[in-house]
Amino acid sequence: MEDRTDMGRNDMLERVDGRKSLLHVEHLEIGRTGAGIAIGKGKGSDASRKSEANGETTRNSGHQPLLRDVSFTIYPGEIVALTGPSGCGKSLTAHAIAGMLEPGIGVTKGHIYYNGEDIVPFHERRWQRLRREDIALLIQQSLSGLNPIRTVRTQLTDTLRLHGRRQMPHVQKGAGHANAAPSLAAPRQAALQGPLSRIRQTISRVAEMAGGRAMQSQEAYLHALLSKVGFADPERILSSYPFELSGGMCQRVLLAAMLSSGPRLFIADEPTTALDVINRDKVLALLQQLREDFNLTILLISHDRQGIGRVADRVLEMSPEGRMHE
Ligand SMILES: Nc1ncnc2c1ncn2[C@@H]1O[C@H](COP(=O)(O)OP(=O)(O)OP(=O)(O)O)[C@@H](O)[C@H]1O
Repeated sequence: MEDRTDMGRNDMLERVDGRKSLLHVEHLEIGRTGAGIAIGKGKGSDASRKSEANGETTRNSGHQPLLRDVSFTIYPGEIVALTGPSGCGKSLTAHAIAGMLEPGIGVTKGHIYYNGEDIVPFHERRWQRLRREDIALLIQQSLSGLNPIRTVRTQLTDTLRLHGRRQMPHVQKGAGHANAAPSLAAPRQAALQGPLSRIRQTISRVAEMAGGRAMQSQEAYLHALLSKVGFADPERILSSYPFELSGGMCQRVLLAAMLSSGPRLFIADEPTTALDVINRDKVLALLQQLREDFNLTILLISHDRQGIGRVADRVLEMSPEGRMHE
């Protein structure tokens, strides 16, 4: 593996061959910050997080860091596997990249550059935007995120609405305007009644058709998405409830949900843990395919060395003390 430990920051962000990194983690340390600890500024505030990130102050509340000095770089289009013994800090690293560390746990030192920008000091709203548009994190507990009493169609449609990025236009709203004619004086209103109502009817019809088209294109998008994650009969899956599907199928529905927002960086934390060997192989092969289809960069966290050896371009190994250099 290439040793970049003594390269400067600029070298790390931009390789000699000119390829810019998508993600560059630099001397990351994560620790218990303690609930409510504030260093002269509000807890979690932009300023206090920035000062931590710059190494000016740390909010480590006297405990040993949970991981320290983790540095690695990922370039666009790569599948990079992150592995290491249980408890070394793989999941914490993934959560830190997605801005989803639990309260009381925080980045106490180091930087996370996404697309050249240090995202550690981001405030919650920017993190939300990043998660909506750029970084998707599939975690071990995600499967429980599928609602057992709602169909896959309803849940995927909700996800599309939430992410907004590929949301179909709200033409129904526009239809409302057709009925919101400005109020006119009574005689003129009577005189215009005929033409106005004809215009209203026409606009309503157009809006209805457009609404239908939006629905159709949303349906087409959901079908295409489910085909991409390997379902031969997307309609059956869309009409199913999660309890009618196998674990492997639910996993692929989740993948579809996460991909629907069009992320650039997809982090999958142990995506195959709960699966049997056949489904495990399917999911790994699928990740490779999705990289091509969706132009994804993938950080794959896994204990399954055999599996990651087959799909990853590079394997990063964390030490038991939570340290790592490439
Ligand atoms: N919310 C938390 N509060 C306190 N300690 C935590 C928290 N989350 C994780 N840790 C600790 O941080 C360390 C790293 O945990 P992490 O889950 O990142 O390990 P991991 O490498 O992903 O392990 P595994 O492979 O078993 O999932 C562990 O010692 C864990 O106990």
